[in-house]
Amino acid sequence: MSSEPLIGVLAMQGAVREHVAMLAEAGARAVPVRRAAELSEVDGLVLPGGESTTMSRLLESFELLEPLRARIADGLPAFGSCAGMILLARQTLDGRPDQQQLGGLDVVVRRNAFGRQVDSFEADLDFGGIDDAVHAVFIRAPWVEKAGDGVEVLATVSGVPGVDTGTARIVAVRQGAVLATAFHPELTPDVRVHRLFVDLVRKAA
Ligand SMILES: NC(=O)CC[C@H](N)C(=O)O
Repeated sequence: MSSEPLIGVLAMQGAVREHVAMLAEAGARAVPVRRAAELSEVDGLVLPGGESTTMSRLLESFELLEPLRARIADGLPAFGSCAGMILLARQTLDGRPDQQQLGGLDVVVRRNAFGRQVDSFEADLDFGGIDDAVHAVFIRAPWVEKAGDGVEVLATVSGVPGVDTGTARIVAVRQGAVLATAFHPELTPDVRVHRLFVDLVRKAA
């Protein structure tokens, strides 16, 4: 692989263009991925936010679900934000019956976890491997309810008004070359989370 890895952005839904732009800024070549042939070319894949049940249905109709599961099982580096995190999880709580999981992350996530009280909020987070606080935008976000032994917790949030304010909730994790955030780094100008992912992709090569 050249020093500029080729990273796909799953282009079913969500902020595809924003992810492509941030990956380019973070030192990768970035392309949208809609077809299995495109998936087979990439060194890593970003799964954007959106609506996880819709995305899993679209994955089925684009015949990408099984190829994507297979590549992830085979060690493809992946970065899921929000709905992308939900898709990468082993299990989803409060999901819909037809919700598909791609696996890759040994976590149980709770969908729309911050609840009806708060749809969207922003917070400054300490983030493992990144020096200064990351400003995080949450939109109907999940949290990680349970993380397996092999999962590194990178960030938590607490004190969200209207939510059970005392408990620190896990909102960013890494397991090997699979990274996930409950928030949307592509919606701020801060490229550091994407750079972390590009580094994971380089190391996995
Ligand atoms: N911003 C998002 O990706 C929201 C995720 C959405 N609540 C879901 O369940 O998939």
